[in-house]
Amino acid sequence: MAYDYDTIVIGGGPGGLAAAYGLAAKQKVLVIESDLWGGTCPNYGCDPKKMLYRGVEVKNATLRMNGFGISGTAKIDWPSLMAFKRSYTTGIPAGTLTGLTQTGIKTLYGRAQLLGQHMVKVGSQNVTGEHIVIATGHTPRFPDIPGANLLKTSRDFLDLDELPTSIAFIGAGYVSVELANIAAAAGADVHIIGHSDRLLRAFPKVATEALKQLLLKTGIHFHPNVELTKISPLGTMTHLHADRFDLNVDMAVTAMGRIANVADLGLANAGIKSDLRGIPVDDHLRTAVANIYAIGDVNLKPQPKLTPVAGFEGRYVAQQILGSQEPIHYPAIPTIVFGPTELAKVGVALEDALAAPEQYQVTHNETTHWYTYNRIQDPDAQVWTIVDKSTGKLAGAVVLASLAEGLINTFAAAIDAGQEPSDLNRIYAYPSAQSDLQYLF
Ligand SMILES: Cc1cc2nc3c(=O)[nH]c(=O)nc-3n(C[C@H](O)[C@H](O)[C@H](O)COP(=O)(O)OP(=O)(O)OC[C@H]3O[C@@H](n4cnc5c(N)ncnc54)[C@H](O)[C@@H]3O)c2cc1C
Ligand SMILES: NC(=O)c1ccc[n+]([C@@H]2O[C@H](COP(=O)([O-])OP(=O)(O)OC[C@H]3O[C@@H](n4cnc5c(N)ncnc54)[C@H](O)[C@@H]3O)[C@@H](O)[C@H]2O)c1
Repeated sequence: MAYDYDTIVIGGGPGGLAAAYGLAAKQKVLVIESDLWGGTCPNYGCDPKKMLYRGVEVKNATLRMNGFGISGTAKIDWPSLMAFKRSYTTGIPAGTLTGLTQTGIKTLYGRAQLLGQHMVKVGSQNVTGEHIVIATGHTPRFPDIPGANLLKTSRDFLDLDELPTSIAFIGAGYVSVELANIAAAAGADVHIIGHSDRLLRAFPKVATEALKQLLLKTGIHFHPNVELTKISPLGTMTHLHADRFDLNVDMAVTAMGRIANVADLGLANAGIKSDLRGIPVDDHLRTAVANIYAIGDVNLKPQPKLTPVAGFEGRYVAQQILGSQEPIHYPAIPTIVFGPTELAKVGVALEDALAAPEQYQVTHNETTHWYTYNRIQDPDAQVWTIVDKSTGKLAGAVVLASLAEGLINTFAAAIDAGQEPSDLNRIYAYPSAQSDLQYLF
């Protein structure tokens, strides 16, 4: 049978784009997008978040250098910081579309729905493809309580013209910590409502407890063990209610995880079962139907749902479609949260390593004395390293410090290369946070 396209990619985010570009030289490819070309990360996720975070970095750096050559404080001007963010995000959709077109990749704008194993409907148009890649991502989860429709999302927060006087974030994970920290630094009265006493479950408790103290120092209120039961309007404000808990805020944001974008995708028409956690795939990222793949946030793989993971899976799936038979093998995946300081981890989980002392050697290093952390006056810097005793190789690391982003990437590369701690003692650009790694081992 002749198909309109060799491969149809549904979703123009980091996963779908990586798949499309990986195929473009050899195949006739179509990408379908129903919202902003480029997807979550560059439009209303990682990238705009970190543009706003730059304001926090500058403010914190100024504060820390008070008395060391810098006087006064830096103040965040929200509308102007937002204009800085928009100077980046405004061009993303058109730039993405131009890039696709110039590469010879066909595009369709509209909501895609599967009509069968090879057919996709977009508006009134039906298109066929030999292979289909589903890369539709995630969307914020809302609580199933009265008034949930009053809640805003991270996307709303990341495009606010004016900063509300008071904001509550419901949930205590990545989105909540990062956005609460930005809002507090910019001068809002900020509340984090957790349904347990833990922040950031994906990270080790010893580090998240330290981060919690830093968040509290910024003036953020943390309300643990609150299960909201009702949300209602109160004039221009939003009233949040739970058993023995009431709070009025100007804006309340749902940050209690994200669900797979599978509604209305017509998966059942193609014989694929799924739920809101994601689409099940095998170790070739194939769904239950051999010619249909699911990549990035929308699949049910246990790997963290992050932009570089979606891109890795997109590049991998392109190779599968072009004939490779290799099952997917993920490298070490570093993850990082940008809060009052940076918290990053990679490799074996610290808590698993501490629970298996016969297998792992865990070393905790207070690193405020490192040349770099003294130079930038970071009073909270610490690093944990995990070594596999049977091989002597580095197995994991946690960094709670400024500049963690560079260090965790270095640890990830060392783990991938099967290096021992002493291998980290090499020639780095000097002086830098990496050149301070010599003090670790
Ligand atoms: C606030 C926030 C901050 C984040 N920060 C980071 C970070 O710092 N680092 C990091 O690594 N990750 C971060 N992430 C996660 C990152 O954004 C995602 O992991 C990444 O975007 C996933 O890529 P994807 O291609 O799988 O999905 P997406 O980027 O979500 O792209 C999916 C696309 O599919 C489209 N789509 C959905 N359904 C259909 C349909 N039926 N038809 C056509 N198109 C459809 C959507 O409109 C969307 O454009 C953040 C996420 C959020 C929300
Ligand atoms: N820096 C980054 O890499 C980054 C930043 C933002 C988002 N992300 C990605 O986006 C995903 C989603 O982020 P997120 O913060 O929405 O999710 P998350 O999974 O990180 O955190 C969800 C939080 O909601 C809480 N929660 C769950 N059910 C709840 C309920 N009924 N009531 C109140 N709280 C409840 C959880 O306890 C948890 O604290 C992340 O897992 C990550 O993959 C990554």
